[in-house]
Amino acid sequence: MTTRVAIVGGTGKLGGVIREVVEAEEGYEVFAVLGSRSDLAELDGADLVIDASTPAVSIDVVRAAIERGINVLVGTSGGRTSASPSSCARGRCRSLLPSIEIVEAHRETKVDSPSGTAVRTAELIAAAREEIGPVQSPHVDQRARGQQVASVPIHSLRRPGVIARQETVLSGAGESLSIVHDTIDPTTAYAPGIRIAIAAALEARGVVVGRRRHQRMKTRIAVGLMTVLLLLYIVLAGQRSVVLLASGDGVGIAMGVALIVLPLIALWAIGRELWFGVRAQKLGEILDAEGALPHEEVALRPSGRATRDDADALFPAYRADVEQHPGDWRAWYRLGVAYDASGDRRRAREAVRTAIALEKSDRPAA
Ligand SMILES: NC(=O)C1=CN([C@@H]2O[C@H](COP(=O)(O)OP(=O)(O)OC[C@H]3O[C@@H](n4cnc5c(N)ncnc54)[C@H](O)[C@@H]3O)[C@@H](O)[C@H]2O)C=CC1
Ligand SMILES: O=C(O)C1=N[C@H](C(=O)O)C[C@H](O)C1
Repeated sequence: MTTRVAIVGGTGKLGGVIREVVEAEEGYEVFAVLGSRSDLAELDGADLVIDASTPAVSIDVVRAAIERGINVLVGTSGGRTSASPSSCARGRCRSLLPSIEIVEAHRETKVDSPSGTAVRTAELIAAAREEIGPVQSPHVDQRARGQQVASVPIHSLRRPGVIARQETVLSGAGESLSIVHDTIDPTTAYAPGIRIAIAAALEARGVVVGRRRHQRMKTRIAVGLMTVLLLLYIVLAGQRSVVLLASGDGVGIAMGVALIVLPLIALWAIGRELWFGVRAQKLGEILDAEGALPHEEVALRPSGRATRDDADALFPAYRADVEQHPGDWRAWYRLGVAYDASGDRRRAREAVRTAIALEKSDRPAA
């Protein structure tokens, strides 16, 4: 089946690159190209919408696609849904180099500042530094010191002749580290990412920023509903148990106690699971932002789990890491991910529980 792609902003620079990629990609066809004079009704009949327009228009494009039940991939920067690659998200250098600033340069006609890439980089830096606090940027009253995003100052230059350039400067006492990304040829630079994104966008459910998923809402609603129902049950069972406890009969009293104790145990177990889920997710996000999650390519079974051979091949390195650094929550978390990949949920949970406990004990007392 051919995927019919509608490109909003398809007459622009990025849109032109996207058109070339879609036309060349097997299984895809350019179904519609929308520009500033087009009507969003032209999206009707598309299987995938790609937005490469302007920040002012982007949100309407997303709404129009959602209303039609069409998945939408947003390349436009400057809105809350922008997703761009980052040049620096590693947490490893964070404590040694406490001052971090971003300098980005784009063409003079770019309408959004700071660039979406710079904003995303700042957010990822802040996420990676969560445990040690914001970067050193004490200037809150000097506009020339840049716009602070998640405490990271961003300086935007708009210059003729520049395509896209970002420098992330990390500085410490007597040293500095610069990470520079330059776009030299947009077509060759962006095409591989566009290919990955259009394939992922067709499969995506919910909102996905970059390659990370943000689909927790449904789970939260289900857990919230369960907790409300359980609380209701506890109130009703509590009333019943008061009657039984007051009956003076031995069996009645035992039933009254059970009626109130058992749901309380269930509530405690749900709370414990919820806490586990929240912390496991948080630690996973920290490692992801640091680029420190296991990244080996493994063959997957239809269930989405790694094949036994590939999963077994992963273990020695992660187990050895834990043996060498038994107090390092990151090593334990990675071992948990390796267990999970092999389908050993019990050991995966044990390892992640250890990681959560170690991370908690690492945190400075409030
Ligand atoms: N995520 C990434 O890695 C990248 C993102 N971008 C972003 O993509 C966006 C587009 O950039 P360029 O192609 O360089 O800009 P451009 O100015 O060349 O193209 C903008 C396009 O939007 C269209 N447009 C404007 N108003 C419209 C409306 N009301 N309805 C439909 N279409 C409308 C224009 O006709 C034009 O085709 C920018 O936000 C830019 O920052 C660009 C390159 C890479
Ligand atoms: O040309 C642009 O506009 C670009 N914008 C992106 C952003 O805002 O992050 C980055 C891209 O490399 C070029």
